[in-house]
Amino acid sequence: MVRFEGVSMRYGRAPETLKDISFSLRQGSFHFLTGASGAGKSSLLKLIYLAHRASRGRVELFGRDISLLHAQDLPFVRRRIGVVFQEFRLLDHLSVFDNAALPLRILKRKPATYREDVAELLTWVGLGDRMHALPATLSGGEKQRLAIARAVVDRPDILLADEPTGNVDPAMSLRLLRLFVELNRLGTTVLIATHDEDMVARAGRPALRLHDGRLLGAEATP
Ligand SMILES: Nc1ncnc2c1ncn2[C@@H]1O[C@H](COP(=O)(O)OP(=O)(O)OP(=O)(O)O)[C@@H](O)[C@H]1O
Repeated sequence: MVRFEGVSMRYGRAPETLKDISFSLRQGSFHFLTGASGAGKSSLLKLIYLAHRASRGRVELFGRDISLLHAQDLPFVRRRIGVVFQEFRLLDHLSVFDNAALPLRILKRKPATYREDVAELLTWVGLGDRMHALPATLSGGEKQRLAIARAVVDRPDILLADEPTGNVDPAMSLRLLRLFVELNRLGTTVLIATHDEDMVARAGRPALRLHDGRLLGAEATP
C-alpha cells in the first residue's frame, strides 16, 4: 500500500526534515506514528497524501512510484486516501452533515444514496444532534470528530490521521479508536500520528517511531 525507500524531505532550502526513511505498510495493516513534537510526523503524512515531494528516495503508493504519476492521476490517487488534518480544515459555510458528506458530494453521489449512512456515522462520533449546525459553533473536540467522520465516510483505502484524539476526552478517544479499528477490519490501511502513548499501548498495534526526522527501531518494518 505504502512503501518508502531511503526517503528524505526538506522545506525549501532548510536542512532535511525527514532523513533516509524506509518502511512499508501492508494492505490492511494498522500502525501508529509517534515521536516528539517536531520529529516530522505531519511531514511524513504529507508525503503520503501527496502534499509534498521527497527530496531523495522513492515513495510508492498502491504499488506505483509516485514520481512517475501523471498530474491527471493525482486526484484519483488522493481520493483513495482519507486524511484527518491536525487543523481539521472544515468548510465554514457548510453544515456538519454537508462537511461530513463532502467526499461523496465531490463524487456527485445522490444524497438519497448516502443520507442514512452519513447520519449514522455522525451519530457514532457523537454529532447526531448537531447535523445542521455550522462548524463555527462546534467545540474543538466536535470539530475533530467531524473531521474524522469526513475522512472515513467514503471508506478510503488508506486512512491517515494527524493527532486525531488531541482534543477529546479519554472516553471519546477510546470510541474513536474503535472507529479506526472497525474501519481497519473492513480493509482500510490505517496510519495514526499521535503523542498519545496510552492510546498506542491500549491498541496493541505496531508503531513507527520518529526521532529528529529519522525512523527508529525494528518495529518500523512489519
Ligand atoms: N511548512 C513548513 N515549512 C517549513 N518548515 C516546516 C513546515 N512544516 C513543518 N516544518 C518543520 O519541520 C519539522 C517537522 O515538523 P512536523 O510538523 O512534521 O513535526 P510533528 O512531529 O508533526 O510535530 P507536532 O507533533 O508538533 O505536530 C519542524 O522542525 C517544523 O518546524
